[in-house]
Amino acid sequence: MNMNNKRIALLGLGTIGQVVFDELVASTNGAWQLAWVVVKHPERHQTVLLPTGAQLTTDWRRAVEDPTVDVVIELIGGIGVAKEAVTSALLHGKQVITANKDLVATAGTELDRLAELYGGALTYEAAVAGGIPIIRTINEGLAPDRIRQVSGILNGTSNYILTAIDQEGLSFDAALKEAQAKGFAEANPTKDVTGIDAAYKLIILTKLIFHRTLSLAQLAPTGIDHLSPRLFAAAKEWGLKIKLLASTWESRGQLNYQVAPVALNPSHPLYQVDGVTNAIVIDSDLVGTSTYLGPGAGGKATANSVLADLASLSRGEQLTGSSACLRIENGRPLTKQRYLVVNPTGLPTGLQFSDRHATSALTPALTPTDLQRLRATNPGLETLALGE
Ligand SMILES: NC(=O)C1=CN([C@@H]2O[C@H](COP(=O)(O)OP(=O)(O)OC[C@H]3O[C@@H](n4cnc5c(N)ncnc54)[C@H](OP(=O)(O)O)[C@@H]3O)[C@@H](O)[C@H]2O)C=CC1
Ligand SMILES: N[C@@H](CC=O)C(=O)O
Repeated sequence: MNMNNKRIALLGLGTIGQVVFDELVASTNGAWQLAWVVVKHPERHQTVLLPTGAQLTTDWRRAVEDPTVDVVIELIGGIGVAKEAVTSALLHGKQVITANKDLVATAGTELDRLAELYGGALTYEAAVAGGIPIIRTINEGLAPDRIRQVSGILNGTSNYILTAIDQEGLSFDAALKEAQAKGFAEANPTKDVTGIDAAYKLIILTKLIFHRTLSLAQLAPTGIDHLSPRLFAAAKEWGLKIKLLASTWESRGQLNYQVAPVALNPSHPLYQVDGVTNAIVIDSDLVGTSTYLGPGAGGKATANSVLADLASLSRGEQLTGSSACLRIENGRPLTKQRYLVVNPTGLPTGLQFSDRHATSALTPALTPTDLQRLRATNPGLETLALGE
């Protein structure tokens, strides 16, 4: 394989692929050469100016199986075609760069194995938190450390929607449309608003840090799509901000995990993280608490992560490996927690509230059983855990 002038097949010319294409074409360092661009609808790309020697096709096999291609950059998304193309590339010993969290979260282990077996590579900095170099940080910067907890805002679309509702009074649908127009949302935005996208990213981080592969079913994420305008209004009234948090943490040898919306107090470290910004807080033995913040979606920021992987491959760096491994048994989260509760018909009954407004209140710390009991006595009660 030629390490100095890599030939690239670029799969996808959408939000991310277009920026990667532009940067590759503008690049003058001579370290790579664009050989193929693969799209689904060539009629949408009639004005694209291909560099000398590059070809446009709808047939990913021609590009991926071209023996002169060294690197496949997969920016199609989803599992179907993307998985077939990445698998084929790895079986041909190619180096693969992807931004596809769905694929890495659900098939990362088998794809890593193929990379190892056939002498290729699989890198995916762009798959978690868009422009934040969090995978490098975990694999390299924190490699000697022992990470106990990772927690963050991992979906830019959800955070954009939550901020637009809170600060601009937009409806959920109008805010989602804006996020789609800006290129933040997935082709199927259901994954963004139901917590699946954040869960995929948490699965990737959990595997890197704790060497455990969680499934989507285990995580059972809760998204932001079911939150009512009444709940948003109550959160605002209490000075709280609703954020979709994804967390994995180790406690007494057990691994806990959760993807769910939480109402944050102003004192919470992620309270100020608004819009498409993502943030990840890591607690580790040597560094203590460190926070990583930046754009979690969008063409330019995410393309930078893709190109950073390409630069690393060109330098011949080995990008796999992860930080110190904990031996962990499965565990379930949650002991006692406070909640914001909103009742359509006045204050909920069955509890004494010292913090209360007309139809909403902040509970004292409740066990899951206490919460269940409160819900049973107050049909229609909406609850959201407090992040303090
Ligand atoms: N958007 C974002 O902010 C972020 C996205 N990602 C991930 O990056 C990846 C790409 O996302 P994004 O750029 O937004 O996606 P887009 O939907 O904007 O682009 C997808 C591209 O793939 C092409 N494509 C789709 N199906 C096929 C097919 N069967 N054969 C060939 N080409 C195909 C499309 O072709 P055509 O143009 O002809 O329709 C299009 O160019 C996804 O995995 C996404 O999750 C990661 C981080 C941030
Ligand atoms: N749809 C995703 C894109 C980046 O991963 C998001 O909104 O975070």
